[in-house]
Amino acid sequence: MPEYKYLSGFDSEFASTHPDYPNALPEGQNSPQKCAYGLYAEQLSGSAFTAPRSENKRTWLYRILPSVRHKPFEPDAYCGATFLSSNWDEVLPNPAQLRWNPFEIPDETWKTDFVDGLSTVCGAGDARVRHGLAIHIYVCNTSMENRSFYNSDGDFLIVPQQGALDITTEFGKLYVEPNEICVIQKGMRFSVNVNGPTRGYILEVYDDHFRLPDLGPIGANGLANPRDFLTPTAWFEDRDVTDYQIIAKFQGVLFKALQNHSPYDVVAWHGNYVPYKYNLAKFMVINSVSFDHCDPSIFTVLTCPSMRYGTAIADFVIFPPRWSVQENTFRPPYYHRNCMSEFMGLIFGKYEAKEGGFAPGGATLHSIMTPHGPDSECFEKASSAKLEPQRIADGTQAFMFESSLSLSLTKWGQHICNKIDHKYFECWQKLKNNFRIEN
Ligand SMILES: O=C(O)Cc1cc(O)ccc1O
Ligand SMILES: [Fe+2]
Repeated sequence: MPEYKYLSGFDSEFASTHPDYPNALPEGQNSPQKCAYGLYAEQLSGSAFTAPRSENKRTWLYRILPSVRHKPFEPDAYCGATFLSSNWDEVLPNPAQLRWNPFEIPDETWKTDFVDGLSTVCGAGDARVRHGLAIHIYVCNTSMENRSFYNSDGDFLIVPQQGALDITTEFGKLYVEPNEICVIQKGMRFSVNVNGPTRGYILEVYDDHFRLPDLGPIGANGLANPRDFLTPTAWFEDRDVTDYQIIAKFQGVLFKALQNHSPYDVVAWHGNYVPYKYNLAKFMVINSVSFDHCDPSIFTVLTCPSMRYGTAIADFVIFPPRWSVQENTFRPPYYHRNCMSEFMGLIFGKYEAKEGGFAPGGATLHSIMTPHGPDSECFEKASSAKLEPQRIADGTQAFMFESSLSLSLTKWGQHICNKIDHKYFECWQKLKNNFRIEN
């Protein structure tokens, strides 16, 4: 594992300078007439200039060449990621309970990098009006070579499931392993190196940036703590390359432009608009210590709020290892119908409500008002289990992207991936009518 240095904190004002160029960050101003070492100053804005201070996000980059020094975007779309989509009218709406078997990672003879291995499962909204989300799967087996990606449409929350991602960004390097996540926000250029078969999930939000949920009566500490979020430190290369590819996702479509210099040429930067990673094992779990099953919102790691008070475009929720101690309680998730969409993935282990059938690298989708809950085996077991303190989910990490939007499947999600488990409904069919007159 590479020993990268990180800065700790969430939503902080950071500054990082490559140690060999200690004067690269101007003092007391952002745009001197001449920057040290002949660098260019460039601002990357993550919010409107006029956004209130609490929401304002920007970073100043001090780089060897400004990002604008690239050749024109090619007029035709870049077609490497065949099944990346933002067209939510590809198939008929589908209210079914859906489960996908693990998504296929191409074998090594079909070299695929992170960009070409992006496929969209479902989503809603429109990046043009900056409202909505998309859920993608990435599968790859090859590093991105002389190629950098950025997204004009939204922020990527990346959940590795198999294989580590060694990510180079304009801000420095991030090494992200399964059970860690990272967020790469709008406009930030990055390249992904991998070692062997690699797979994971991406939640892309168009509306806003991710933030930590408020803690209310929990108090000042708990859930994901700000200091456990890690941001890279300045790293750069001064490397001329013929035909370095910049791939941009713009209005849901990929475009390619060439340039002759590596974009990872930032010697120093400062600001509060940064990529970051977080280790899910650091999540401080809160739960009921008396009775009943808490709603899964207590496990929210990050949230992207909507304009509707208290309602998320998307929450990123995990189901971490924990103690279960509730008395006189059916402890697994309850049966329910939700006014939100629930997309779930499994990083490793077994999800408590469905020990069979939901495999790591697969997924489920329970759409708005589509009933769901524990399978019949889980119900039988949990209704008669001895209620002693019990460890739940050791060696397991399931997660949920929960959204207030109604999600549409793509053709890939519904048909082409060929992973839908058409027998999913059977897991509830053995639930018995236990009704009786006497208790
Ligand atoms: O459906 C699911 O498995 C996710 C979920 C878990 C839980 O503990 C409570 C509600 C819920 O939607
Ligand atoms: Fe649910």
